Amino acid sequence: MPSTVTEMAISLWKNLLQTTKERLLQQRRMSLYNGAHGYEEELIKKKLQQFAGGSINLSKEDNGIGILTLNNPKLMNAFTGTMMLELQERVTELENWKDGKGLIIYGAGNTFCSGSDLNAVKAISNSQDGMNMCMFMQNTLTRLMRLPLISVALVQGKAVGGGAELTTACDFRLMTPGSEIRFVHKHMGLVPGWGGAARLVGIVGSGAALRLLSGAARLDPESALRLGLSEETLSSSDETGALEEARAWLSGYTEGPASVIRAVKEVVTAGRELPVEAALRREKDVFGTVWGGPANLQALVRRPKHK
Ligand SMILES: CCC(=O)SCCNC(=O)CCNC(=O)[C@H](O)C(C)(C)COP(=O)(O)OP(=O)(O)OC[C@H]1O[C@@H](n2cnc3c(N)ncnc32)[C@H](O)[C@@H]1OP(=O)(O)O
Repeated sequence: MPSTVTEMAISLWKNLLQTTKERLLQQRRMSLYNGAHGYEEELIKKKLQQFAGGSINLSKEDNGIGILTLNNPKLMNAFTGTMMLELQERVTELENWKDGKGLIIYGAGNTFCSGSDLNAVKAISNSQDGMNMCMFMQNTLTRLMRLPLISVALVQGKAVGGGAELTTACDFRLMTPGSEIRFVHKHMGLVPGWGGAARLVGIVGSGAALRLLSGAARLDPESALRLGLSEETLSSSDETGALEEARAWLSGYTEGPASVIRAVKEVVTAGRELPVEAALRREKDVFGTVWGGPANLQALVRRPKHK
């Protein structure tokens, strides 16, 4: 039990901080869709379970960078039903990773992802299953985007359809020579449904997004760079070299204490998603988690000059 007024104030402050951190975590995990939207999660999970194959693997490195691998190279890393389910599980794992600072998503076998597995798509081509799958993937990719990790899609080979959409759920895209991003949905008689259109507009603006979706244009690294869809064209095309380059690129932004890097991502997510007043309030809450924290106090002692 705290005895002095100072101890009571500190204890109160710690409780408040803990409550704020828990509230921030809840806000990140909040799903877009629930039963009130006609979303039947258990039903779609059972359906997706029937279309097995491939995997989504996660390794967490000591430097705070997670590597998420889309692993179904026989089908150009197309998303089977079980891969959609595994993606949700890996996102939950990442939400609980307190030391994480960055994330690289890439595809096995030198290619990114060819969207949803067309065999599964054919089997769930009725409207109830389609809507449920769409809401399932939007929920998962929104949670992925809101992770307090700086995320990068490493695009080798092809990112097609849902694969192109997945790249937009990352903060940044890096492309290797000869790779391409292509929203082919129009040729499938579709529009993006995994949140790719809304996010694409946010990244490249509505005019460019309209051109990319209505033209189903093939975007090479140079065009993607010009549009601001890609940050950089890497020099390596092979998996090991490209991953090494992506790690080096990302470490330029993830160096430093996890609490601060995660807070940076939180305030940017707020600015990206919320109306300005709500974003300012969220920024205030996040600021409260770092102000007077260990990194802040150490910096005050060091008094670094930012020349
Ligand atoms: C969210 C909604 C969506 O995602 S709609 C978009 C769905 N995706 C597609 O329509 C992509 C269809 N695939 C393709 O256009 C080509 O396979 C792409 C990705 C361009 C790759 O071409 P290429 O490098 O020549 O390889 P390939 O065609 O020989 O493919 C190798 C094997 O993989 C298969 N594959 C590829 N993509 C998928 C997919 N999405 N679903 C199921 N299977 C797929 C190919 O059929 C091929 O298999 P196989 O060797 O013929 O048995």
